[in-house]
Amino acid sequence: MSFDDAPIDPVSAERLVRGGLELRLVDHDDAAARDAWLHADFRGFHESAPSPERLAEVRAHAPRRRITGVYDPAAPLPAEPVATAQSWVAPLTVPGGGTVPLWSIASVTVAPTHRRRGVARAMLEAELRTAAAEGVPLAGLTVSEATIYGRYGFGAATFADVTEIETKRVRWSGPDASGRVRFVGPEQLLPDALRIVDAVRAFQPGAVRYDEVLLGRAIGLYGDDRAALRTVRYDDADGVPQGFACYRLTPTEGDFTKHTVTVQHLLGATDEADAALWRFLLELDLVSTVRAFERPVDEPVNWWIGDLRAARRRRLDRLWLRILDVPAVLEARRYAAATRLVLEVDDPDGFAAGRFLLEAGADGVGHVRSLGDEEASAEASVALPVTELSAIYLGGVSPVTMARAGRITEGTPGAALALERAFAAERTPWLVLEF
Ligand SMILES: CC(=O)SCCNC(=O)CCNC(=O)[C@H](O)C(C)(C)COP(=O)(O)OP(=O)(O)OC[C@H]1O[C@@H](n2cnc3c(N)ncnc32)[C@H](O)[C@@H]1OP(=O)(O)O
Repeated sequence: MSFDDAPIDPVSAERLVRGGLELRLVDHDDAAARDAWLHADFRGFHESAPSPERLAEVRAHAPRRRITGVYDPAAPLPAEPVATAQSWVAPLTVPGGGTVPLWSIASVTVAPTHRRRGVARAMLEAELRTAAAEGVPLAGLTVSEATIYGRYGFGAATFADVTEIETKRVRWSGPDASGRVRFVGPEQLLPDALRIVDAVRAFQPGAVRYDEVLLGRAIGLYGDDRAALRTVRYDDADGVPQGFACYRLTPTEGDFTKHTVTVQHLLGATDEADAALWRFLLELDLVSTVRAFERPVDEPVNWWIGDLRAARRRRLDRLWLRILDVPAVLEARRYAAATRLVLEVDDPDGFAAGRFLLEAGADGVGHVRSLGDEEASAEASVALPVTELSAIYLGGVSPVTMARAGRITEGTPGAALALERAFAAERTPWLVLEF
């Protein structure tokens, strides 16, 4: 189903009109309107103005999205929006391997000339109301600053590490892979990379479907990275591609033996593929540091390098989620322990507010029933804002820690621990590829 043309939210449109501004959909096929929108988007993130060639390249390789802009008819450049956003719906893998449609939001910018007068709030609220009106139960985004989105009910649900390894200290102690690592061109890699990403997505909670255009950009098929990126593929003993890595090398001035490898992506459908690719990168000659971005927080590499302190990791929040429909998202995932719990959810914007009885059996299947205001329940209960429920939803944030932090209130002693046991995921959630 396509949501690209879902109508503009009338509440936000009306609020912006009162400030002399217009909220509009941008037609994907209107090149001039999209170029003007891209100019605003680039400026919003402090990037240089895109050249005509860059605009043509981005237009040619951009997935179809629901693009919105806020326009100021009184501005000297009225065709260029003063605020931008884009959204699309993609499946998010949840614990147990099922998926939930995710209203994914990106490119939220407001021009410095129009900031702090409620334009971003109007756009974000419009996105959430539109998603809910279209029946999409969950919204998600990655953030530029961790202070912006909590006020709209988003909570950080997945994390990733920037990992830096001193290669001169590494003594490989991981598995000896039975397959081969090979150099491949990005054109050759793309179909295999798509299969590998999909294979990982099937078992990895927190993964969001990544379309072909974005994956092509990620592996250097087009975009600025093309010349600098090296791409390798891991083929298992039967010759089946099971993983890939994309990296670039930077020399250290004055010492040719100390290049830094920056790993853009390293993704294996099997642990053996991950191990083989890590080993390949860590054993490159003339290299002293391997720095890898967006790594899963529970990957085994620390136990493959023979010296735990050769690796330094810095953790960052990645996917922020915002639940819009509590029963729909809770019933889509599986539970690690049988449970009967009442969740009292506070949501100032109304979408997710209510009291919900969650019952999960030993088979992991959950059933959710909304309780009436007066309906008594003898079950253990927790009270929590929608931000916290969204944060713990994938099992990557501890309800016990949230209770200790005062963000979740136990109605019954031990209820946070029961929630933690039920919400545990088979793997720590990981977004896999950032959007
Ligand atoms: C999913 C994504 O795309 S993430 C990318 C976000 N975009 C950027 O970082 C680009 C640079 N920044 C911007 O373009 C703008 O400053 C934005 C989009 C972050 C905010 O736009 P504005 O129109 O100024 O925000 P608006 O006036 O609607 O403020 C809404 C609320 O957010 C708060 N807020 C706005 N910007 C920030 C910020 N950078 N940090 C913390 N709080 C903020 C405001 O104080 C206000 O709070 P309140 O409603 O609780 O009083």
